[in-house]
Amino acid sequence: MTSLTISEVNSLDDNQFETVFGNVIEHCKSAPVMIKKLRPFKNVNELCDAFQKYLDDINEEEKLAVLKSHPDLAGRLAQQGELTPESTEEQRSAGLNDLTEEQKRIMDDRNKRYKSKFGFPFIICARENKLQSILSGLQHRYNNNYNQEVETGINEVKKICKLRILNIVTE
Ligand SMILES: NC(=O)N[C@H]1NC(=O)NC1=O
Repeated sequence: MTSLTISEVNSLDDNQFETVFGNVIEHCKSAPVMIKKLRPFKNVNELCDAFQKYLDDINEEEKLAVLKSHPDLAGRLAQQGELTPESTEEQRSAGLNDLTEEQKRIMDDRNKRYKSKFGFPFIICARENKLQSILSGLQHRYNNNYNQEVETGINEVKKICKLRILNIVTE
């Protein structure tokens, strides 16, 4: 991905903006459609804040759709090489492409258990974690209630989003 300055971001045409920022929230094309209208941004932090505010302002149903659009960590899509490029890189950075069969089985069991309780996948910012913290997150967040996990999941999506934006836009 080429690096853009904030003034280049401000002068992208609408289609380019939607394409460039079309996966800073995984599979969420409607975010850049809204956010392009808020230009110009003074700096990358303002741009990040706009995406975070988008995530705060969407309704519960839309939040669930965002959560459900995320792939499992070290799950089926990862095994089949069908992750988005962003997610591939994030999962790789946490070492998830290099698990033993036993580690895969534990991850898989905990992901399934989590998803069957909450109805959406366990989401954590992989670039800020490693296997052990992901597995322990899967363990202890399972005990949270539904509303806590919707909130925690969206907060993790915000962290993922910010790091994805910082990969695109120079500070
Ligand atoms: N399930 C989940 O957390 N997925 C993600 N996390 C992350 O950092 N990238 C993802 O795709």
